[in-house]
Amino acid sequence: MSEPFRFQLQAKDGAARLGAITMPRGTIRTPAFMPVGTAATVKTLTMDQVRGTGADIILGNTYHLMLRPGAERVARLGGLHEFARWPHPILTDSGGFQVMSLATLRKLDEKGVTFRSHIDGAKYEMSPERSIEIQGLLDSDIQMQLDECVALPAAYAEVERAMELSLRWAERCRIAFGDQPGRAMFGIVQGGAEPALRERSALVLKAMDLKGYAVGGLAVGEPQQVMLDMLEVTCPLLPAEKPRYLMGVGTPDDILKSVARGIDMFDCVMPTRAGRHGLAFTRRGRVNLRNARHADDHRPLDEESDCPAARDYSRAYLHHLIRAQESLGAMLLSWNNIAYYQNLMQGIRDAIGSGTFVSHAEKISASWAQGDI
Ligand SMILES: Nc1nc2c(CCNCC3CCCCC3)c3[nH]c(NCCc4ccccc4)nc3cc2c(=O)[nH]1
Repeated sequence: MSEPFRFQLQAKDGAARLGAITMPRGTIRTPAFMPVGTAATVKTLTMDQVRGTGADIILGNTYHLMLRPGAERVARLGGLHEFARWPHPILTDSGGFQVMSLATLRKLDEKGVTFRSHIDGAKYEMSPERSIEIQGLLDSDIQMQLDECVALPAAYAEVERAMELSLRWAERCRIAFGDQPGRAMFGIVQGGAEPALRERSALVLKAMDLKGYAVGGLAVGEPQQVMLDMLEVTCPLLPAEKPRYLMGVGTPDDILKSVARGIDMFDCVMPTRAGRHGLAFTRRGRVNLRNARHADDHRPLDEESDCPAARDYSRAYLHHLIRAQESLGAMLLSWNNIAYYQNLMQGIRDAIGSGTFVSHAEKISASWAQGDI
């Protein structure tokens, strides 16, 4: 087999990049949006629906799966791809970010994070080594280092401490991961909104010669412009021939502006979470289907969409389902939203390939601002 993990840069348009990551389980076209699977499911959708929207890769959820059903059990059942019936690439986060946002009684020190499960209060310890072990048990194709992400705004000293700890953990994860052909481990650049700390984090991680690099520590409460400024500092310092993954981002507008600054991969709970709450993303902006103004609107969300959820159901019906709290409503809107995000990415990839990304981004943004949708 040719190199088991290969990132090919196919075109550039300014700092925007068109590429493809080839792995044994399939090829990931970049820029890519990775739907978030929580407990081995992209909530309310079947994997056939997810695949049908054009997704090449999904996120697995280390934190949730290690608590329930347990990483060793998933391994005994053949790994996450077999368990969830998703035979294509899966990326797993290390779990640290979720521990800090979901677990109770959590403690973080040089060794790692210790916490109590938000499900049954059981005590867990997650070291960098254990996080890599868990991701391996899940049979994850792209594994993330354990890191510490600091909410912003934060004091320089606090951001520096977390960034240096994350670098030490990156080295421990690199050693624990070892050499696993066909799999990859990505480092995560930290450094908050401090250019000097971003620079140090990026350069030390670059020297580790990892397969790919995430930009972490963003989309944690800072204004969009601060996030974009940190991308302009960080991306040029990362190896051009390796993929760049902006963690937890974001809205369609965040994605356009981050692709323009050199990001290749995204993940966000937004499309599925918003869908479950009745919010639909469309080419003409967002539609809140909880709103009574849709009660008699027989139009579909987007008659030109290739997604049945967008094309075949009236807004009146979707409004009814959401108001009646029918699970079909959550499913149809999650489906619409994931399809919208995948169509957004396909349009971005086509535009970079034809050197028209800037005008494409302007056209897309302008259509969101259209009048009554
Ligand atoms: N290691 C690590 N993960 C981060 C994540 C989690 C990415 N998604 C994981 C995924 C795994 C499967 C389950 C779901 C999560 C972030 N998410 C955000 N913002 C989200 C901002 C946001 C956006 C919309 C709604 C809520 C929150 N910033 C992030 C920074 C980091 C980071 O530095 N290190």
